[in-house]
Amino acid sequence: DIEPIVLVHGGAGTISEDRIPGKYRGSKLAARVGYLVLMNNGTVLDAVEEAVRIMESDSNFNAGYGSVLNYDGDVEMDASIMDGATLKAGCVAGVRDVLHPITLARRVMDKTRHNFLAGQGLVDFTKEQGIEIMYPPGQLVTQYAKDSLDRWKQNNEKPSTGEGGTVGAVAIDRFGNIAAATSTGGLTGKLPGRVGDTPIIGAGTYADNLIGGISATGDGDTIMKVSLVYDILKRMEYLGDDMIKASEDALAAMSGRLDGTAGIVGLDANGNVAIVCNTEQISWAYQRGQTIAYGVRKGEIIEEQLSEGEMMLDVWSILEQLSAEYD
Ligand SMILES: NC(=O)C[C@H](N)C(=O)O
Repeated sequence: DIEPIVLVHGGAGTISEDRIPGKYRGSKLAARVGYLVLMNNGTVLDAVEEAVRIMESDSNFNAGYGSVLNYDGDVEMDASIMDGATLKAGCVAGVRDVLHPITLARRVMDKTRHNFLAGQGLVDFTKEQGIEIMYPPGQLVTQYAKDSLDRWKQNNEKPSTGEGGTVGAVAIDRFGNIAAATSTGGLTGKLPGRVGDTPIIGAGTYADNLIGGISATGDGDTIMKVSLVYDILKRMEYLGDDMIKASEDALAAMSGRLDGTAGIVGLDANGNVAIVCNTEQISWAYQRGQTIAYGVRKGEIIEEQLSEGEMMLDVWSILEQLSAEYD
């Protein structure tokens, strides 16, 4: 039997000290909610979807509410989800005014015969599925994101990825089923219509029960040129490397040839954890059994042990807090 685990990330880049407590809190909560779903007969797909939804609701992350803004000051989001048992995938790009793009991606996977929807067809599909398109538009825009766009414009529009803040999750159950999911607002100041690595299978997200599952974050325009997460998984398959070595090598190869850095979180087919970045930092958390581990700073691993009762109660009380904050 494999030990189930839910592993999440909240973006890679340079995360300022004042943003770190929010990253800890949100990523821990996401891992714990995902784990709770898995322990209550949810599938690995349910676990990664719910974990990502938590971070999409949380303005500390660049996904859903609190997404970064494109050049015109609008939120445009990308997301994808993949099932490692069947290799089924769901992907969406350029999503506007939808709180949970990851759920839309899941619906594309479950309810259509395709992998990827975009444009007017995606808007029609969203309505058909009864998923709310918020009206009036612009409700996902936060003051923090507006200030970041202003700062970026004053700073001569350098293509800095800042703190990233993209979110993702990977889960494995005791049978070795793996799923991965990623959701993002992309990059501050991106051109309207720009699509990054996040919704592209093999670039930002991949899951295959036979090898492992990975979610990436970082400079998407670079990540997609090297199909980063697929490169990592194929290094493992063809070279027999473990996921940490494969990730370090793939990131070094990418950044050696191209401008841009990235980070990944992943689980191999045995549930071994990989958290690797060549950015300054990466926000991550996981729950395995009663252990919750998390970090942001380089090399940082904070571990907490949860009692069984605490494990449940605490999650629900934090969830209540979060929804109160959002209302
Ligand atoms: N913050 C991020 O990770 C951005 C995302 N990878 C993108 O390029 O769209």
